[in-house]
Amino acid sequence: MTISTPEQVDAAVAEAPRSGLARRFFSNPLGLVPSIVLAAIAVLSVASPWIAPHDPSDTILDQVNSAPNEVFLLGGDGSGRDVLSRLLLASRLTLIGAITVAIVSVVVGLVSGLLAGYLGKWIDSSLSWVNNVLMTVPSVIILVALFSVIGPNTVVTMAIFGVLISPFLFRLVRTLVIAVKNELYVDAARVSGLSGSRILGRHVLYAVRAPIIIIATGMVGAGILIQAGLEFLGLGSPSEPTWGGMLEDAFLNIFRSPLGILWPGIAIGLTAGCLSLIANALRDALEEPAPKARTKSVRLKDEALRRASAPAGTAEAPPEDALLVVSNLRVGYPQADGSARVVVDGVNLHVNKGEILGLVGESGSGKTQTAFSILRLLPEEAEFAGDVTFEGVPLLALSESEMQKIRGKRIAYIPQEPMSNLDPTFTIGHQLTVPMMRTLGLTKKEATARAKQLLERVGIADPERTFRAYPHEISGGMAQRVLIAGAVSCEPELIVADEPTTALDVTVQAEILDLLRELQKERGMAIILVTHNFGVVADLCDRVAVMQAGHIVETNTASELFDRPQHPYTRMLLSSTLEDTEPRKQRVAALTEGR
Ligand SMILES: Nc1ncnc2c1ncn2[C@@H]1O[C@H](COP(=O)(O)OP(=O)(O)OP(=O)(O)O)[C@@H](O)[C@H]1O
Repeated sequence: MTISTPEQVDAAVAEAPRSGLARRFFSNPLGLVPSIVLAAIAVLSVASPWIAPHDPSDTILDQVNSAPNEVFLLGGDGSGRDVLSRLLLASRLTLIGAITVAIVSVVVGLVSGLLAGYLGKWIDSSLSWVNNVLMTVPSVIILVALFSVIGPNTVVTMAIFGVLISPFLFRLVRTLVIAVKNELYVDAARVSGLSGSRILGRHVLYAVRAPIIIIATGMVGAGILIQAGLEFLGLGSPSEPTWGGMLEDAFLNIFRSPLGILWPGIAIGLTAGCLSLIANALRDALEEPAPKARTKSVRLKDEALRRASAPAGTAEAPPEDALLVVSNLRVGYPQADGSARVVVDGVNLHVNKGEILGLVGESGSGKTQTAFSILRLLPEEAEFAGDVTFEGVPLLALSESEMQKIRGKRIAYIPQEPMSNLDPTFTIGHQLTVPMMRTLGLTKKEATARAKQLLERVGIADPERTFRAYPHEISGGMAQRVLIAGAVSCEPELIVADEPTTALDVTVQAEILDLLRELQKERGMAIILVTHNFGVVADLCDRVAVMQAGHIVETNTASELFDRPQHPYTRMLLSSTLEDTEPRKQRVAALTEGR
């Protein structure tokens, strides 16, 4: 079957199995094997009253410190009781203690951390103070001291231990929540009228769940070890068998029955070790990037993307000396539910040397994905097919290191959000000079001089001060000028500018567009200008490609496109742009009249 449309791609991959957290976790042997072992221990502990071969309290005098034999399969302890039966029964108390530690520490640490991080102010100060005090308390000594008050009560002892170790979770949750609560999507939830508890539960808790699960699993392991340690010190229940108590008994008889210490040791080590491995596997599964089903990706790449659909719209044949030729480009994303989504579907375009090509279309039409394919900056999970040829070099076939030699030097990029594309920890000067030193082999002195010249050229009033400034010390318009200076610094032949003026106010937008036009003329560079704004196209572009739903529906010279738009979608976009913005309308009218 030839797969050529997004629907067929969906159908082709629909049978692929789900790729979720559980699948990632259990596909890791270090998650699967300890889970099976732990599940077996849990089943044995629940079933222990029925499967234990002997009463754990029955003593047989000739089995005192006996080696494994047909009556007592793992031998007898110092009082002549069956080690196997006691081991099985003891697992119940151990698991009850472990579950108690997990519940108490998670509830106390999680709730207090969420409240302190999210509500802040005096709640944060008071909860932080309490947790700081708890962290200074030596938990084992407290538990030993409390033994005289509460006696050998595993549940109460482990609940107190849960409270004593909850500050580890509190600190983690508080820090994570403080980071997450300032995210824009949390603000959006707030302004949409969601209650604080709903935002905490749905947005904040969800975002911080991974480290919480991992730490909680580790705490259960710590609980088992502490419980065994206390029992080993004689602070366990004398009426019930415990692993720590068995360890103590075996230790007292180590010279008479050296093997005795092995069984409770294995039980404690195995359970704590399994929990530790599960925590690691959980971390790996939770931190793995967006779900990616391997079989599905191969299918998508080989069958669907390679057999791209016939391009829609008017694709003109590229001239032989075109700088960049994009042929039949397709980009798709495997979805978690097994389907696949093709977001760029058979795109054909070319850019001539020294030409400005506008790539226009409404939001989500695939402009950025097309631009990122040219730069090979698509996310890891993206699948792509087709050809992108830059001066005869097939970019999609290059290795990442080969691409690095082209990116920045021969094809530069100007992003949409200038501020978030500058690293706040380095000065502007550092961020401009380092790429020039690397790419052009300049010395620091040469790169510094060149950076200052470029800052002056892009219209920055005080290049010396800006060179030394950090990104937060300059305005958005200046930051975009800095990024333009960086983009042209290595004399690229092509610049991909992704909505370079969207984040700026109207007057700055016009200045930046003027600057781009001047630099392009001065240096003879080609530009792919990604925009949804026909006014910007009218201001700058020689030719325009119009994108709709992943397809190029029309490509034409700017004047032809404004005079005689062919495709209904272009006409619709054009009319809405001209109606929307009067100044742009005048500019476009002036431009088209002049042609
Ligand atoms: N990492 C991703 N995984 C899945 N889908 C994605 C991913 N990145 C982008 N898309 C989808 O690809 C489609 C095209 O996105 P693209 O960013 O290219 O649109 P655009 O035309 O540049 O829009 P805008 O003008 O809003 O930036 C969108 O529907 C988007 O949801």
